[in-house]
Amino acid sequence: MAGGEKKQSLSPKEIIHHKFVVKASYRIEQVHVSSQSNCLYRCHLQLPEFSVVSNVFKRKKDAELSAAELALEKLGIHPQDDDDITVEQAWDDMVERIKYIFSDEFLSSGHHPLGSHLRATLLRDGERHGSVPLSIIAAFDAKINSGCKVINPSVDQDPILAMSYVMKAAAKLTDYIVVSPHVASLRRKNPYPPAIVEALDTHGESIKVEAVYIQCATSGEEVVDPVILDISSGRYYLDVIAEKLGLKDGSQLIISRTFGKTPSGFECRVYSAIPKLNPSDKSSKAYGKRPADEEDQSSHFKTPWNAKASSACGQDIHGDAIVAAVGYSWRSNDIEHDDVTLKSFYRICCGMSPNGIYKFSRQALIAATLPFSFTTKSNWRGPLPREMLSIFCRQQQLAEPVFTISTSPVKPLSETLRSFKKLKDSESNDGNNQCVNEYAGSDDSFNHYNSKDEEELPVLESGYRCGVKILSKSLQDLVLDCSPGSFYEKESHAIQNAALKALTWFGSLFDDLDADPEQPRCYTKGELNWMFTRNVMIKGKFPSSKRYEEPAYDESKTMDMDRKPKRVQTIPNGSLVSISYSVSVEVEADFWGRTGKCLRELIESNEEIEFEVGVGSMNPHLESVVTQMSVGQYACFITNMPAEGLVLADANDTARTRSLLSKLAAGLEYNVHLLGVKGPTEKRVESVFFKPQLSKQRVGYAVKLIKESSAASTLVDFGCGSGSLLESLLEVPTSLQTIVGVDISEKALARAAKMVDSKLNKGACNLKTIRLYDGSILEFDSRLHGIDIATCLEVIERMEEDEAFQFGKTVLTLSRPKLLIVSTPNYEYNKILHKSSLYHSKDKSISQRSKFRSHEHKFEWTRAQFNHWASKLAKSHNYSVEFSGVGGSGNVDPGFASQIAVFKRKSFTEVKKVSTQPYKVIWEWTRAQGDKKN
Ligand SMILES: C[S@@+](CC[C@H](N)C(=O)[O-])C[C@H]1O[C@@H](n2cnc3c(N)ncnc32)[C@H](O)[C@@H]1O
Repeated sequence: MAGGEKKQSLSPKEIIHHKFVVKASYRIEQVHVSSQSNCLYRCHLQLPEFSVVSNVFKRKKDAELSAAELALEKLGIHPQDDDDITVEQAWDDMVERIKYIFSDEFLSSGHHPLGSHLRATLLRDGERHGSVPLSIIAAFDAKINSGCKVINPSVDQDPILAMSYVMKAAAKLTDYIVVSPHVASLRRKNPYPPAIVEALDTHGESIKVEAVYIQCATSGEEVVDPVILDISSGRYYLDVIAEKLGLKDGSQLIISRTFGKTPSGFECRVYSAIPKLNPSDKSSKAYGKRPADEEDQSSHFKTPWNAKASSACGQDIHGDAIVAAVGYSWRSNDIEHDDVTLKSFYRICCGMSPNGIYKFSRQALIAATLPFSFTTKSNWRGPLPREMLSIFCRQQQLAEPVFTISTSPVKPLSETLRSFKKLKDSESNDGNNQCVNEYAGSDDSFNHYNSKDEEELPVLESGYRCGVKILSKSLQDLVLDCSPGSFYEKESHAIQNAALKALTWFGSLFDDLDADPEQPRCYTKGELNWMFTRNVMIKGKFPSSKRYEEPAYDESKTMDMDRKPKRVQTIPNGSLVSISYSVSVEVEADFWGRTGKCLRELIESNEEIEFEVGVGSMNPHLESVVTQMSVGQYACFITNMPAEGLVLADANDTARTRSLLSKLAAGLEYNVHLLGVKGPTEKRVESVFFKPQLSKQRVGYAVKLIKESSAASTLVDFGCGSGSLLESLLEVPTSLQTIVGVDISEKALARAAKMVDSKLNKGACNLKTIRLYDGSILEFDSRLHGIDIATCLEVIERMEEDEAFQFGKTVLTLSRPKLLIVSTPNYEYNKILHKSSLYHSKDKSISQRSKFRSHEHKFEWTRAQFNHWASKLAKSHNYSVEFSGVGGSGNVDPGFASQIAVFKRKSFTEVKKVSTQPYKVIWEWTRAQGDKKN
C-alpha cells in the first residue's frame, strides 16, 4: 500500500452492478433498537445464485455497501476498494469497529453472528463471563476482516495474524476494553446494563452435532474419526469444541475460514488450538507460514502440522483439529448446525481437487477422471472446463482465471510438431499411464502433452489459440502461466482446452506426491508460493489416486468374457460407449472360509453412464476392460484399492466400509455391462489424419473451381450444413452475385444463418443476394432452375443409395447447372483410417458401425462405384464428368480420401419448366444500396 495515496477503482456496488445489472436487487430493512431513538438499517442483496444480508448500520448507504462487499467475498472477487483507504485509516476503523462491537446497541441489535457470540459469552460464569475470543472477532466480522486485509493481505491464509491485529487495535481502547493476551480474548471493562443482559434470550436447546476429529500424527497419516459435540443448553459451543480438543475454553481456538458444504448446504470450519511457538524461535514470521520442510517446521512449532486439516481448509493447522458445521447466522440468535459425517468430510476434500470437481459432476467418484482433452461440447457432461477452473480457483482462494485468445500462430506449426516429436521420442509410454509431461519451452510457459494425446496433435496452422494465467488472490503471484500451442477452429474450444490444461496441471500438483522423487519437477517461484500457502499436501496428501495397475482378471468371476492375456482394444478411441457398472469393496472369500461368504459393500453404481474412449475421462481399468468388450457383454474384475479417502467419500456405510478396509481388503470389484457403442465422429477422425482438415480441403477445392468459372453468377450448395462453403465464398472475390444454401436440418441452417450474418460485408465479395432454404435436395424447387453452379459436398452418402441416384437425376434434369461438384467418401480409403488406434475395430458386433466413417452414412462407395454412378448420370444428361479428390493421392492406391466428381454441362437444352416451390426461405439477405461492398 503506497503511503496515503488513494487509487481510483470500482466500488463493490459498481462491481456488482457491472456483473449482474438488473439481476442484483437490494432491499433495505429497518431495524428497531429500543435503546436507540434513530433507526438502523440492514440490507438484503439478492443475486441469481444466492443472497446476503449486511451488518446493521446507521446509514442505508453503508448497509448496501456492506451487502455488496459480502456478496463479492462470496463470489471470491476482491475489489480494489481496500486500496482506497490507507493503513492508518484501516487501524482507526478497526478501533472504532471494536468499540462498536462492545457497545450496548450492538448487543441488542438483532441477529449479527458476532452478537450471538457476545451473548453466549455473557452466559458463561466466572472469569470467562463476557470474555470474547479474539478468533471470533477476527473470523466473524466483515469490517474487521477487511481492515486486517488492508494492513496485510496475507491474513487470508493466516488467522493468527488477524487475531494479533484485533488485539493491537483493541489495545488502543484501554478505557473501554480489557485485552487478555494470555487467554487471547477481549472483554468490556464496564459491565453491560443489567436490563440488556436480562433481556438476552437464554433458551437455547441442547443439541448434539456430529463432527470429525482429525488426530494429528507425528508420523504417517492423520487419523480421522467421528466425534459428537454435545452442546447442552446454555453452553457456548466454542467451549465444547475446545474441551474436545483438550483445551480450557474457546479462546484457545483458531477458527479457519469456511470451506466446503455438508449435503444440506452448511459451511464447515476447522477448529484447532493456537499453535505454540518453540521458545528457541522468536521469529514472528513463523506464525501462519508452513515451513518448507519438516526440519523447519519442528524448529518453529511445538505442535506438528496437520496436513489433512490444512489441506481441507487451505490454512495452516497445527495439532489436532475438529471439522464442524456449527455456528450463528444472520437469521436468528439460535445456533445453526449440521452433521459433518466421515463421508461428507471426505466428499468435501475430494471436491477440492480439479479431478474431484469433475468426478462429482458425473456422479462417479471412483469411475470418472478428469479428461485430458476437450473434444466436443455434446460429449462433455457436467460443468465445462472453464467453469470448473473458476470453481477451483474460488475454492483455492486464487483470482479468477485470465484467458488470452490469439488468432495468429506464435511459431510455425512445423516447429510445434518438431517439439512435439522430440518430446514423444524421449518418452516411453504405457498406453494406460496417464502421466503428464512437461514441455520445457524457452519461456516460462508450459505445454502438457499426454501420452495418449497423439490424436490431439496441433492439427491446425491457424485458428484460435488460448492461454490462461492464474494469479494469487492478491494478484501478486503468478501461479500458473499456461500457453498451450494448439490451434482450434473455434474460440470456445481453445478456451475450454486451455482451462482443461490448467486443471490438469493443478490435478498433477495434487497428485505429485506419487511422482518419482528422483525426477523432481521444477516449479516457478509463484507456483511454490502458492503451494506453500495453500499447503498442497506435501506430507499427507489425500484423497490421492494411486497409480492404477492393469486390472487383474479373475477368471472364476469373469462372466461371458474370455480371458485375454494380451490387451486387444476392439472399440476405437473417439467412440462413445455407454455402460452400467457397480464397484464394491470386498474381503477375500478365503478369510471367511468357514461360512463361505465374503463381506462386501457396494461403493458406487451407475445404471447408465456414457464416456468417450481415449480422452482419459474414465478410470483406466474400466476403460481398458470396456474397450475389449462387445455390446451386451458383462465383465467382472478386481483392481487395487484407490486411496481410502476416495472410497470413504463414496461409501454408504462409512463405518462398515472402513472396517472392511482395515481387514483383508482384496481390492475393488467392478461389474460392468456394455450397453452400447457409437463410433467416433467422422470429423474427429478426419481432423487427426488430414492437415488441413479434410472438410477444409473439400471447400478449398470447390472454391478454386468456382473462382475459375468467371462467368458464373448463381450458385446453390445442396446440403449446405452449417455453411462452410458459403462462408468461404464471403471471403474471396468471385463473379457470384447470388448464393443459396439448401438443407433439411433446421439446426444446421440456423448455424449457417448466424455465421453468414456475422460475416456479411466483411469480405471482398460481389454478392447481392444470399438465401437459405429449408428443404430436401431430393425435391426440385423451380427457383433453382438454370443456376450456374451447384455443389453437393459430403451429402449423398447420408441418403439411401437409390435416393442418391434420384438426387443426381433431379439436379441434372431440372436445375441443369453449368457445373456440378459432388464429393463423397472413398470407401477404399477407410482401410488407412482403420489402421489408427482411433479406428480399431476387430469386433464383429461393431464392425457394421465402424466400416463406414460415420454411423450416419447409409453407404460409402469405392472409386469404381462412384465412377459408375457419375459416368452413367453424366451420359444420360449430356454432361461430361471428371474425377478428382482431396486427402491422399489420386495416383496411388487407395486413391483420395474424399472423391470428387465434376460435371460440366455440354449444351443447354431448354426443358419444360415445372413450377414448384417446396423449399421454405428461412433466411435471406439482399444488398441494399449503400451497403458496404468491401
Ligand atoms: C456432412 S454434412 C455436409 C455439410 C456441407 N456440405 C459441408 O461440406 O460442410 C451433410 C449435410 O447434408 C444434409 N442433408 C442430408 N440429407 C439431405 C437432404 N435430403 N436434403 C437436404 N440436406 C440433406 C444434412 O442435414 C447435413 O447438413
